[in-house]
Amino acid sequence: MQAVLSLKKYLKPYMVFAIIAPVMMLLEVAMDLVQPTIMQHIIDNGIAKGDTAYVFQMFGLMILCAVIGLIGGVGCSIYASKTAINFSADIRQDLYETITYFSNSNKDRFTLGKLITNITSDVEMLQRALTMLLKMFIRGPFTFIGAIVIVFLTARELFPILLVVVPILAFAIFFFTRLSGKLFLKVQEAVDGVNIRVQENLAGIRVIKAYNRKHHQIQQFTSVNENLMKRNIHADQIIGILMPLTAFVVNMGIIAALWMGAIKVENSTIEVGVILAFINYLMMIMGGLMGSSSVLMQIARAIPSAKRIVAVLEEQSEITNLENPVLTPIKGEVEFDQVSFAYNKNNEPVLKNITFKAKPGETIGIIGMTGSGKSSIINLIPRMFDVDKGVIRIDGLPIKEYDLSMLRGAIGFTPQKATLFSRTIEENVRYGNNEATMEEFIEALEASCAFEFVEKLDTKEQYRVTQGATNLSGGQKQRLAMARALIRKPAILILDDTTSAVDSISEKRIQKAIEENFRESTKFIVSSKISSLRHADKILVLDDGVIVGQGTHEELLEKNKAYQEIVSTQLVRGGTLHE
Ligand SMILES: Nc1ncnc2c1ncn2[C@@H]1O[C@H](COP(=O)(O)OP(=O)(O)OP(=O)(O)O)[C@@H](O)[C@H]1O
Repeated sequence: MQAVLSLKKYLKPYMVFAIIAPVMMLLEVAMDLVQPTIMQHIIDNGIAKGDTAYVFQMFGLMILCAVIGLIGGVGCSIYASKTAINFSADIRQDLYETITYFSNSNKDRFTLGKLITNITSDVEMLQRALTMLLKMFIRGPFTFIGAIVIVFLTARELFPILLVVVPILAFAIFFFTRLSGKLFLKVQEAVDGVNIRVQENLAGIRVIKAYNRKHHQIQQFTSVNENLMKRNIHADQIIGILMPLTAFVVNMGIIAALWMGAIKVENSTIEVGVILAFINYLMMIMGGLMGSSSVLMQIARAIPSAKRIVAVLEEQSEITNLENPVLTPIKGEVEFDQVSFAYNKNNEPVLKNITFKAKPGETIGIIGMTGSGKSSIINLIPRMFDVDKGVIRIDGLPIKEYDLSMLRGAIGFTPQKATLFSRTIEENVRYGNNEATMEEFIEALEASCAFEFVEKLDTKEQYRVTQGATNLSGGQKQRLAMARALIRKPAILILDDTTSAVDSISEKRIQKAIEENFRESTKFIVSSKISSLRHADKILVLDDGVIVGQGTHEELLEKNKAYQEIVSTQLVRGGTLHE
């Protein structure tokens, strides 16, 4: 419940709507309640006494009540929807913004599938609960209480029937509501399972096809889908039992009313209209109880969603700015001083005592076995993660002291997996620098050897990249991702194995273009190929998270065993390096 209450601030801007909706509903309920009594008067004072004028007069009154009730009902629906739609849109927006600021560890903790469920179906669930609440929290209890009071005042002879019927109805509805609340919680968990499976399968569709695992994936989906179906059926069955049960109890009440009523009409202690009005009120009591129970049920279903939403909204990004961050422009001197880092703080660090220095304009190559920690080192520079021990300095200042946007703005980062968005090529490249001129845009394409293939596309730079960039080759993706980093003209350029899918001739041209155009940038180049790094000013040789050698290609070749071993594996016949 705490979770639900902490979301009330999202309701504040729409408080006026949220008040108007139930007030309008009150109007509808009042009109509904008064109508059986009018009907009773039409029967007993009009029809029974042959007073046609009275009948028409009351009939007019009844129509007026119905129209006012209709206005109340429609008004309530409009304002309840307005409140709930705006409320949920604001939560969705905040969730999206919160997730955007998440650090990588925050994202890893929540998982992508759950975050998507959060932003879609959890918010939807809250929206439905709020709409229902605004419509029904007045309607249910007021109809229920109002009908009981009116029966007490106008048909006291039949009131004992209510004393029997109402507790039975209330108990049955309360019992089934509680039960179905629990069952719907299980339905929600099953929806999670389906969402996660769909998301994972669609993202990995190519691997699934390549490994011919379609059948296996379909089986897995069938299993989560069947689980959802069974839980849905189970929850619906409970509602299915409730309806006939309450109808049975109400029908018993009606029979009792007709029976007792008939005797009393014979004794002239009651009139026919009173019996008919009583039957109407009995139906209203059942409707009121059912309405209240469906609000409770919807709230019970929304509480787990609210909890999950609040957990995301309250998650603090682990990587934040200091109170007065440094805004001095970055020149590009990077120093790692005894840096250690672990992704999982209970496990062994993946980087241990990393120490090196890069001067502005230098090229630093990083080489090592798979999993030795190369990407981890460069991920620490734009603060994708924060170090556990030691310090990273840029231009002599710890990176934590810099304004985060400014720090990242000074870095051109191309991660190992080239990620492009479903936009045009130009928009994708300009993502690195929206202010770049057309000349700078072309320069970046040329430096990354992307220009030649973009020129050949029918719509050139306006070519639309599909979701997941499936309409580009691996090498083309890498070139565009590099162009996006280069267009920034960054003080620090980081290329994480970005030429693995690029042919060796293009790779050499890229290296040359970067050397010529980015003389002042400090360049970090991660690669498993010596040929990509041999001209670097300094090469760091990593082994299991430790720097086991650093120096130029020649220095390392002369005295570093680990480097010599890597070189020997990449020599082709004749003693030259494999390009
Ligand atoms: N997000 C993460 N969460 C937990 N562990 C991680 C994460 N990323 C990497 N690791 C682990 O950290 C270690 C170093 O990984 P890293 O990606 O830095 O290696 P690498 O040298 O770049 O490897 P490769 O050449 O295969 O890209 C590995 O053992 C890896 O399993």
